[in-house]
Amino acid sequence: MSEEKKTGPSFTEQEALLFHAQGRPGKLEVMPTKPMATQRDLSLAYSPGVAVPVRRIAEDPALAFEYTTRGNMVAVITNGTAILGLGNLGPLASKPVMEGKSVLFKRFADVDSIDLEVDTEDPDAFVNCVRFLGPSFGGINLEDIKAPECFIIESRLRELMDIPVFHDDQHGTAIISTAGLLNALHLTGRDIRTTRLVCNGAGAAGIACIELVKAMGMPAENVTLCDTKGVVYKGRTAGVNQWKSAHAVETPARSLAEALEGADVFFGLSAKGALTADMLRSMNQDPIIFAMANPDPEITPEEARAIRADAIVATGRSDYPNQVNNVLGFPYIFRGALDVRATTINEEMKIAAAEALARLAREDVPDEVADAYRGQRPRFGRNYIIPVPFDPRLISTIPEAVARAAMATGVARRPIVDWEAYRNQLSARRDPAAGTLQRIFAKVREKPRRVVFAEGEEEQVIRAAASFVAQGLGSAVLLGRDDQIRATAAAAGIDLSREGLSIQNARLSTRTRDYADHLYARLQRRGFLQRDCARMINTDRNHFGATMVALGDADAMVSGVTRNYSVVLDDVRHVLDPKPGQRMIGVSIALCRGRTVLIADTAVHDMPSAEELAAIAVQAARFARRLGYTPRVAMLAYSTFGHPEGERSARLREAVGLLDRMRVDFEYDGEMAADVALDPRKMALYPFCRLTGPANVLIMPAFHAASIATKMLQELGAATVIGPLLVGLDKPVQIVPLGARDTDIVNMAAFAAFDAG
Ligand SMILES: NC(=O)C1=CN([C@@H]2O[C@H](COP(=O)(O)OP(=O)(O)OC[C@H]3O[C@@H](n4cnc5c(N)ncnc54)[C@H](OP(=O)(O)O)[C@@H]3O)[C@@H](O)[C@H]2O)C=CC1
Ligand SMILES: CC(=O)C(=O)O
Ligand SMILES: [Mg+2]
Repeated sequence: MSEEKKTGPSFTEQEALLFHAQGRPGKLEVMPTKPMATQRDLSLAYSPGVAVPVRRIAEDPALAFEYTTRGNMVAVITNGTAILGLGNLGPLASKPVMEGKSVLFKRFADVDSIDLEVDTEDPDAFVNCVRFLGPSFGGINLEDIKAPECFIIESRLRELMDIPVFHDDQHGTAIISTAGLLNALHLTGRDIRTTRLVCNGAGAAGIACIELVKAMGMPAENVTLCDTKGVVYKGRTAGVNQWKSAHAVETPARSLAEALEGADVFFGLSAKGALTADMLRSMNQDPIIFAMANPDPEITPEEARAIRADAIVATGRSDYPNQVNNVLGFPYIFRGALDVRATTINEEMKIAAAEALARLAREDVPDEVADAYRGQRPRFGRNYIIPVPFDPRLISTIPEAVARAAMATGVARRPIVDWEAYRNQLSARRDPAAGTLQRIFAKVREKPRRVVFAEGEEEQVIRAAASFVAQGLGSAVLLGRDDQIRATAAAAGIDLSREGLSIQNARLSTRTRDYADHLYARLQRRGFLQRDCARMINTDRNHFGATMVALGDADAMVSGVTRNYSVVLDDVRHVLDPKPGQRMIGVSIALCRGRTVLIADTAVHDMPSAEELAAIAVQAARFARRLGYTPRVAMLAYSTFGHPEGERSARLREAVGLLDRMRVDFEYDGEMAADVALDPRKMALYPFCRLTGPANVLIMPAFHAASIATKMLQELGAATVIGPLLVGLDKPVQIVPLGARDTDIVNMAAFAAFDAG
């Protein structure tokens, strides 16, 4: 992150709509956590069994945290009067943002959350609606409610409710911007007591931000607040209210431009484009510019840099360095508050979060964290004043700081005793799915590759290729007829003009002759004539694309949308071999309920022998390492360590013996049943088992078992399954499932590019 770099927006409007519409409309669903399969389940979950916890909770309300979702459930509540910086567009239009906030709660901090859009602008009616919802939730996150109503609403609800009520746009934003500011002051050698700040935007976010900055030590007279009418000066009567007046200062400045002359810091919590070039020019040296309006900042970093190379610039967006956005706060602040069952989120907890966040940015970035930064290792400095939302350290540091502050200030109803256990619990809450893909994407962006999308005439393939390029993952070659691809793209509204996106028609290629020769050299002793090979290259895009990769005209290929997996695999194997000394296998990555397991072989070996099973284990463990996991390999069977006896299990046992002799450098054991491999309690029944924890690489006894198991996981277990990924091929090709959607194709293309090294 040494230089100013903008990579987005990496999507089109149509993609944003499709993202929300595809599959189940919207971004979240509710999943039961208890079985509901039998008459007994039903009688426990519902009448009559449910009466037992009902009576207990009636006697002791604290037990609601033990027997219901309350302790981990936060409501994101709005009336849609200040949706991002888009203004008052009403509660219904705000729903995508609120669903998004709920998903972020879950994704980043494993807090369950539901969005509630309340159809009233009347603060009394709003308060009355929300105040009675206390029993349902462990916390209330108010969102995108405009000032000044938000101040009234929040303070009334805080008085009325005994759970944390937190207006994210006020305090979340204040915490993050203060954290960023502390670091920016440090970098520019400033003292908060002598720094002069101008805040444009005197609404929810603006007022809360300057309140926290003042609480951290900036003198009130050093802070000038502006709104649409200019400076909030002492004596102004137009467009003010008690919250603005509380920050009015004696100053001759009347406009934002006048206020900014010689100022050190600009906080933008207003609207797109509010900071002009002339205003920026007039600021003090090393100006600190936090242009935080969403989705478009008060000034873009490119514009700001062009005018003031000495500026430290932050925005609310994820596609520039220094993202000052409340997403860095609310998931973790609520996590900490919920974990100690805090009655409120007080000033001390906010300051603790801000300081912890500021500290984190100053620390060295360890290896496993560098991936969250697109493979770069940022150093505390002008383009890295605050961690990014994907930084995995956030979950283990911010909630702890908040929980400790809650305990120190006496608002924790359930203090934490074992901090180490708590930290481990926090780390385990991270969603591994995003971690895995994020890591792959980061590595691919480091070294963008040229990927062939073989079925280039298919709409979802064109969309995937465009998205692959737009996300900075590399360049894409669509195979197919130019006019056909352009017509499909035009009808679907996909922009093909982006640099790095090209079309290649096999029939018109100057390379067909070379490709056919290459294929013939490989296949002439396998019953193919030169003309067979020429036809395959001319008419079959899998052969053409794979040969492009084989001869170095591209780095990787993705195919499979229109053909069966095995057909594509056969095509590819005409052209490519396994890496020398390696075995080609299929590995599926299953992400389910916070766990990631690799399953092999899910594509190639039908009924592997003991030797083949051992080789599959070696290959799968190697792949697990490449993905950043420490492999713990279980050789799966229907039996566990010899019971019950059977020929199918014997092969697995034999494979373990072979691995022993090979002296491999990873953990493995078996044969064992899947539940023993995955459940530590069951594994503990076999104290001699050599795995140090639940297995994360599962070697299946046969292809049919692997295929059935992964598909059942996907359909019944609601697991996300990526793959089968082809591993061990000399040049990278990935095959997507028949009919795959654009996102799956992009993921597989990224894996192919990743495999290109
Ligand atoms: N990066 C982040 O994490 C966050 C960013 N924000 C951004 O902050 C902005 C404000 O949000 P919020 O406080 O919730 O909204 P509010 O509706 O509560 O307040 C908006 C404030 O902005 C002022 N304003 C609007 N346009 C201008 C302008 N061109 N020049 C000066 N002042 C202007 C309004 O002035 P007046 O009072 O005169 O009407 C009002 O004081 C939004 O763009 C939002 O996206 C908000 C929260 C988090
Ligand atoms: C980020 C956010 O909450 C906002 O812009 O409103
Ligand atoms: Mg908001």
